[in-house]
Amino acid sequence: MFEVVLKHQFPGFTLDVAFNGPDRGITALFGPSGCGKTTVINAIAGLLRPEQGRIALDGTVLFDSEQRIDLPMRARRIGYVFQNARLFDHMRVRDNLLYGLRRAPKDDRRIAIDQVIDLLGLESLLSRRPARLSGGERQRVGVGRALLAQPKLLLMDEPLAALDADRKADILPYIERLRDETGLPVVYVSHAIEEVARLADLVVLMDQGRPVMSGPVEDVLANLDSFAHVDAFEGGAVIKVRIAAHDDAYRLTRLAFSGGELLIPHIELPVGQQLRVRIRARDVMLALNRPEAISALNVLPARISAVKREEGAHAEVQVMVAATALVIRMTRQSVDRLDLAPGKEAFAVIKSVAIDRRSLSMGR
Ligand SMILES: Nc1ncnc2c1ncn2[C@@H]1O[C@H](COP(=O)(O)OP(=O)(O)OP(=O)(O)O)[C@@H](O)[C@H]1O
Repeated sequence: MFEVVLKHQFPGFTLDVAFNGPDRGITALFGPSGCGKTTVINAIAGLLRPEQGRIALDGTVLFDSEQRIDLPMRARRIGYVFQNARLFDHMRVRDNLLYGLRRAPKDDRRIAIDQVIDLLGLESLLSRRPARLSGGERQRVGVGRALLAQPKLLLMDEPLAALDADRKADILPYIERLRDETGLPVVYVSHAIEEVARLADLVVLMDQGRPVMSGPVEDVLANLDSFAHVDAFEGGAVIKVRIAAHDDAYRLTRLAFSGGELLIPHIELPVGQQLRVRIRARDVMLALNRPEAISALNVLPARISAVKREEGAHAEVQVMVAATALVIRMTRQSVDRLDLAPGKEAFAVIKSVAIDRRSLSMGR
């Protein structure tokens, strides 16, 4: 487990955060630009000395302002992956990786170089120089080098921000594998909700230097109050599902979740596979009566659990489909016209084609 309590002031900006993270899995520090995410991980890494606070990892105190403990960066055993991988351009990929390994203590090497090469798909890149790598490949090498230094915690600061959409899509599955296979705790900084929805186990949502909400990713993203702090157009629920069946005639896949089933266009994965699915709030409709002649394949009985009107045109409605929360973005006019309020029964309608490969991620 790790523990972070920080207070720090820059001119015009006050940081005041406290959160804990688990032994394994990804904790996302999520929030708009300038909310203080990078300052938090710089303090964890030892790049910034906070005015007050305490940082502990795995029972070791890295920083404690009262006890005057401030371990130097190297002694903290923390890996840091920056937005742009800072590789040594004169060294081939293999030597960049070995540089990471040489920094690791000899008596504590849990991740072997072959494992890292396999995990990040680096085999074909080993003899290349960084100048001949794509942005996504550079990032994978940077992650590999950080892992080989055998960190007890990995910090990733917007590692995909410099990549275009296709390169992002290429690299996300590697980060999912890292999360599921290394058992390493990761603090992942991002302002992009799609990355957080795919990768995070826990989310600390920050705004103006303070955490405004934290908890499991499903809870935070389905909480209507989170919409005020993120790109509401991309906001929505994340639900955990299992592949129940494939329909070969219509090339569809049936996903089971606690509370129902979801039909989506066919995905090439075996029955039983666990996935998480992001269902954007703008892709869901609400009907008060069960719609019969409608093209959408997913009509889920739901009960309204919360309604939040915004000041402008929009409103968000949270519904429960059995135990699973979904979020629906609609106009404020529709909320009034349908007289939507907590407790009311309704049907959530989701087009199958609104869910594509980018809405799905592997694992927990
Ligand atoms: N060394 C510094 N001196 C003065 N102000 C700073 C310093 N570092 C950061 N700040 C200020 O602190 C605030 C938080 O910055 P920080 O980089 O932590 O935010 P962020 O959430 O990571 O943003 P982004 O996503 O844009 O990187 C900003 O207002 C920034 O201008």
